[in-house]
Amino acid sequence: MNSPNSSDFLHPELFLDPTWDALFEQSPYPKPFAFNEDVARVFDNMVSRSIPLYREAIAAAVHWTRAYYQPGTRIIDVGCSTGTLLELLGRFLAEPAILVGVDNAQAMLDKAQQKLNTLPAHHQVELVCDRAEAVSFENSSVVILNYTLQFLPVHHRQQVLNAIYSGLVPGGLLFLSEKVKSPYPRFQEQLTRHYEAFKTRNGYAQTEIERKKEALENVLVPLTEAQQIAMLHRAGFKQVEILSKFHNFLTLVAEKT
Ligand SMILES: C[S@@+](CC[C@H](N)C(=O)[O-])C[C@H]1O[C@@H](n2cnc3c(N)ncnc32)[C@H](O)[C@@H]1O
Ligand SMILES: O=C(O)C(=O)C[C@]1(C(=O)O)C=C[C@@H](O)C=C1
Repeated sequence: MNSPNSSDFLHPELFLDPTWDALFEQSPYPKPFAFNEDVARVFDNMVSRSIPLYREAIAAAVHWTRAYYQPGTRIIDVGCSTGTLLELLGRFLAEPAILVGVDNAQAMLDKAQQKLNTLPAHHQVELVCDRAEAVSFENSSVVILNYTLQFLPVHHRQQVLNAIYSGLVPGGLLFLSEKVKSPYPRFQEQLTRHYEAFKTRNGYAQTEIERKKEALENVLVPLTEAQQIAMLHRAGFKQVEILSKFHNFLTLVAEKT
């Protein structure tokens, strides 16, 4: 494991396209929600206004990747979207690395490609347009799965976690962020209200919030934190640590010991 130095604790600026997300202001609005060209165009603004602690989660993923990366292995970002994390990793990883971004939406990968063109040449970057369910994680020391498992059919998720565990080298790390739900209805109601107030503060009108909620129904299916952790244990991860949970968004790490 690499030892930390002072630059580990810097708070880096993310490379985010500022194009404003007004997708759900319009009628007809996109339903069901899909990662198409319209979403890709505004995705950076959408994600950073819609996920609490988004910037902190990305910065934390860089910190943990630097600590767990083993030279000669791969770093895989599953559901890499527009490449924001890979770009930051490329800037902050001193050693040459193989950075693999997987996403099944070509529109997202096209945006990622533009962002990653600015990276130092010593890294090898591969963008793979495929489903997480079809990917091999062999010879990886870090796999990042940020806000992506939640979009897979529930019955596919265990198999993907199993494949990640099996592909990680010993000492490897899974960095996972997910939207989760409370098993207790009153808590879930309050979490949702508090989350929607967060979106309001970030400039979304109530109609936009309601329309997106409708579009995401049966597309983004959250599990509970306990279900999520049970799946990790079933996959083989014995050590799991929660890094943050705010409103209904969870970030954790799991190590293959
Ligand atoms: C909310 S975004 C992820 C955000 C990104 N990780 C970040 O931190 O900026 C979810 C991404 O997962 C991708 N996705 C959804 N289902 C997928 C699947 N089955 N396989 C691969 N990618 C998938 C979508 O195209 C989308 O880009
Ligand atoms: O749950 C919501 O209402 C969201 O907007 C969350 C969420 C996500 O977690 O991925 C949904 C779609 C977009 O990718 C950005 C944010």
